Parts: sequence; structure tokens; C-alpha cells
Amino acid sequence: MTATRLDGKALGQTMRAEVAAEVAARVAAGKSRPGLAAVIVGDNPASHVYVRNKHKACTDAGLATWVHTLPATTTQAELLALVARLNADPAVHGILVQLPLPKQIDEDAVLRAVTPAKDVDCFHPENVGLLAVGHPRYYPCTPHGVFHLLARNGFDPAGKEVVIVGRSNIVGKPLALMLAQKRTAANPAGGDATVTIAHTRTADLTAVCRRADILVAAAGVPRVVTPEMVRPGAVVVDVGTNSMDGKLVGDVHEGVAAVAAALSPVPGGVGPMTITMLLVNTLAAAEHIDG
Ligand SMILES: Nc1nc(=O)c2c([nH]1)NC[C@@H]1CN(c3ccc(C(=O)N[C@@H](CCC(=O)O)C(=O)O)cc3)C=[N+]21
Repeated sequence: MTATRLDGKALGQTMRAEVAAEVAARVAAGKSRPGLAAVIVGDNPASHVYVRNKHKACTDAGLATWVHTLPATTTQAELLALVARLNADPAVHGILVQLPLPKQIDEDAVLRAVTPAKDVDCFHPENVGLLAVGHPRYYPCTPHGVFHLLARNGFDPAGKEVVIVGRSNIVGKPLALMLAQKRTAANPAGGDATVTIAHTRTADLTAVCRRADILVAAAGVPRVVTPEMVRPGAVVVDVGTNSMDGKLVGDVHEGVAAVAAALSPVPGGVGPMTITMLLVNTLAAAEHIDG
């Protein structure tokens, strides 16, 4: 078997065009233009690539966007002062503080300083709590991107066995919540799936992964998911973005393409979907804040 490609670049473009049309209609109706402020601290090269991609995607879809670039020596007080300014700026509907932050800065304190209505990453504990009780204000971008990459390629997780390798606050944990939840009008990305959270300390990770109809690799470990971990015909989503010798590699071994029914590539899979969901959330934030 050679796996069907879950093309996040193509689906991301389609969904960005949907956002662009909604933004244009909203502005034509005299409502506010959704705006995203991105904050990047320091000179992590990958972070600069991602923020540049986000800025371009916003511009292309007709959103207002600003990038605040701060030096690696920025203090926590300086960063909190910028966040406070963005919280108060009516042109800004979404605020994204790119992670990771330099070590002198308390990441949790910064994520909690973003006013929840503008927290388009869905990293603030209030928004994580709303997600956990099944009344999401926003969905976190990467899990939401994974959901659409599956659902819009005909792989509805409802009733399926999903195994997620990884338990981070950014991907594994919120994705597990979403996919296990009941799908309702208020929670359209509820997955109605049977979900297992595994990780690199799971005993017999291979046996656990082989149970999966849908296997999500989000451990941040290059090629941790190998072909023998995949039941023939399973659907595999690769969330890994590891840099190895200057090359971007996922968490899924190349050999998995010969076993899986469908596989998301890196690059061109979840990454572009993550950026697309940021645009979706910024539009939702403008509707939430300004109507
Ligand atoms: N506050 C915050 N929010 C985030 O959403 C966030 C973050 N911090 N920190 C880092 C991670 C990682 N992340 C990616 C976004 C896009 C691609 C992406 O577009 N990747 C392209 C390739 C990009 C390249 O050329 O390297 C692809 O997979 O095709 C990847 C990774 C967002 N993150």
C-alpha cells in the first residue's frame, strides 16, 4: 500500500480562501477588519520562519497584521507591557506570543497576561478550561488543523480508535480532549472518538499504537513512529516539526507510507493547517469582540 497524502497545503489554501471571503464580506458590511498582532522575542530561526508565514497568510486573506520583534534580552516586564498595550488596542483582535520564549521570561505568566478574548492560540487557562468542559471559545490551532485535515479528507474520527503519541499543552492534551468529546452545535470539532494518550514512556508503545485507526504523532521526537507501530490501513497524522541537520523532519518514519492508508507529510501537512486555523480564530475573535 502507498498512503494517500493528506495535503495540508492544499486544504489550508482552500480554507484560507474561505476566510478571505468572509473577511471581505464583513468589511463590506461596515464591520471591523480582523487584526492579528504577533510577538516574537529573540532570534530562533524557525520561529522567524513561522511568524513570517503567519504574517503573509494574514495579509493574503485581508486581515490586518502586525509583527512585534523584540530582542533576546527583553525582560519579562517589557514583554508584559507590550501585551498590555495589545490587550487595550481595539484594532487588535488576536494576540500570538510565539513560543519558545527566552529563559529569563516566565512563559506561563505571559500566556496568562493575554486577555482571553484575544487569545487566538487558546493557551490561556480560561480558554483551555472552556475547551475542557466542552464549551470552547476558540480551538487551539494545531489540534483544530488536525481535526479538519482528517474530517475534510473523509476520515471522520467518530467511533474510531485514536492514539495520540504526545501529551503537550499545545497539541497532544487539547487534541485528546477535542477528539474524545461529543460533537454538538457548540462543539463542532468534538470527535466522538475513543482516545488513548501515549508518550515516549508508554510501556509497549508499539502495541498501543497498533490499536489505532487514526494515529497522531506529536511527541517532538524525529521518526519515533516506525512502520511496525502502524496497523496496515491506519490513517497517520504527523505533527512533528523537528530540525535535523538543517532539514525539517516529522515524528513519522518514511517507511510508514508503505503501511498506512493515508499520511500527512512534513512539510505540507499539519504546519500549513496550523497557520490557517490562526486566521479562522482571528476572524472568530473579531466577531466575538466587535460583533
Ligand atoms: N504561540 C505559538 N503558537 C504556535 O502556533 C506555535 C508556536 N507558538 N511556536 C512554535 C509552534 C510550531 N508552529 C508551526 C506553524 C507552522 C508551521 C509550518 O507552516 N510549517 C511548514 C514548513 C515551514 C518551513 O518552511 O520550515 C510545513 O509544515 O509545511 C510549522 C510549525 C506553530 N507553533
